[in-house]
This record gives sequence, structure tokens and C-alpha cells, in this order.
Amino acid sequence: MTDSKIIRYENISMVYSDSQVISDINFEVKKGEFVTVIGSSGCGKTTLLKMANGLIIPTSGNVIVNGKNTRQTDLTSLRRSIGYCVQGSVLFPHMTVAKNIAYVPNLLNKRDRKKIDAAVDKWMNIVGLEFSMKERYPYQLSGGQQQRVGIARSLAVSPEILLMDEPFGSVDEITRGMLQDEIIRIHEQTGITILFVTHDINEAMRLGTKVLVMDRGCVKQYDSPDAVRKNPADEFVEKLLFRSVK
Ligand SMILES: Nc1ncnc2c1ncn2[C@@H]1O[C@H](COP(=O)(O)OP(=O)(O)OP(=O)(O)O)[C@@H](O)[C@H]1O
Repeated sequence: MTDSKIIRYENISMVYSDSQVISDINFEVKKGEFVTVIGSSGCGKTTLLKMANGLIIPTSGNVIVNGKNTRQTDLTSLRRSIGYCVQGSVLFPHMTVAKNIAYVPNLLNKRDRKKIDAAVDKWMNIVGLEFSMKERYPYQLSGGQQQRVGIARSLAVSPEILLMDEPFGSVDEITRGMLQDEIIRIHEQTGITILFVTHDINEAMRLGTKVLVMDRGCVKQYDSPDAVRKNPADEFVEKLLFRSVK
């Protein structure tokens, strides 16, 4: 029998020096789910996300990814199997769009040039980048186009899981809307499991098949956007829905 839970956070706590930033968090992500993570600033969203690819190992508790505990697994191969996309451009400035996208598959599959080219084409197409941009450098692209290249690069290893940390945080509203449309389409098209951190409640409610609401290191609610909207777990969630939480 296959376990449909691709990521499990079990009794997770995180302490930095003497300050506790995550307190006994438990939740599971099912295969193919699009989980948006929202909450007040500094509540631990990024910390939680980075635990999924072992960039952060919890002080206590276990994170189980595809049946493997991040404490015991080979983190390099785990990270290669998970896409990671963060806010702003983290592209290599001296590499063309094609080289940026090919960077990871290139590392993994050095000899097979045809396969690499096919992967570049496929992912450029999926994220909505014109092929004519292949030989451009990042400085020759708009912020939204750079973001698309970043997404294509994180998808280029065909990961089962994609972690996205405020990926559309640095682009204007119109581009943001377009990128949101793209990521919804990519999710539907590929069936990939996504964990997506955002500050924007509208974005969280629009994109997520489930929304994880956090406050000060705790999970306040974890449910479908509809259920969160209809039955906010408490006053914090209610206020967040009215965008009045500072
Ligand atoms: N390496 C570290 N050492 C000490 N404290 C840290 C470290 N990394 C994060 N923190 C603290 O842990 C808390 C949670 O940080 P985290 O980045 O996970 O929050 P966040 O919810 O993603 O924040 P934001 O929404 O502002 O990006 C914050 O108070 C932060 O200052």
C-alpha cells in the first residue's frame, strides 16, 4: 500500500539560542496537495518550509519526506529531488536563461545534451517563457520573466515536491496575478506537491488546496480555503481574513 502522505511534520519544535520559534507542530501533506502557508511576520513559515528539504533540522520532532526521516536520509539526494524557489532573482547573472534552467539537470546528467535541451524547452514552455529568450542573460529580463526562469529551474529536475518561499513577492500586482495563474496550471498539469509560503492572504486562499495558518510558531488552522473562510478557527484567523492582523 502506498502512503499518500508525502510530507509529515511530527511534534516539531525549533529553538534558536533561547527563543522557541516553532512549538510542537503536527501536520501532513498529501501527495498532489497545494499547501499555502500564511501567518504573521516571523511566525516560523520559512523555518517550517526549510525543514522539508533538510536545510533546517528541527530541535525536536521528525520531518518525514516520502517515508524518510530528514535526520537519517542523505540530504544531498533529498534536495536534488525537491524543487526550491525563493523570492527575488537568484539566477546566475553570468549564465543565459537556457544555462540557468539547465544548471541542475546538467549537473545530474552531464553527457546527455539532447535530454538537457529537451528539458529546457519543456520547462520554458510550461512556465510561459518565449524560446527567443533562451540566450538572454538575467539582466535582460523583466522581474516577472526572471521569476519564471527561477520557477523553470526549480522544476527542471522534475521534482515530486516544490517548495516556494514568497516566490512572487518582488513583482508587481499584474505580473503576480499572471504568475499565480501559471503556478495553478503547473500544479494541475504536473500533479506536483507544493508548499508555498506567502504574506498575502488573497494569494494563500486563491492558490491553496489547503491553507496552513500560523501564529507565533503554532498552527492555528489547516484546512481547505473554503473551510477556513466559512469556519475560521479563532479570532486570529478571522482577523487575518479581514487582512487586519499586523
Ligand atoms: N538562524 C536563526 N537564528 C536565530 N533566530 C532565527 C534564525 N532564523 C530565523 N530565526 C527567527 O525565527 C523566527 C521565525 O523565522 P522565519 O523566517 O521562519 O519566519 P517567517 O514566518 O518566515 O517570517 P517572515 O514572514 O517575516 O519572512 C523569527 O523570529 C526569526 O527571527
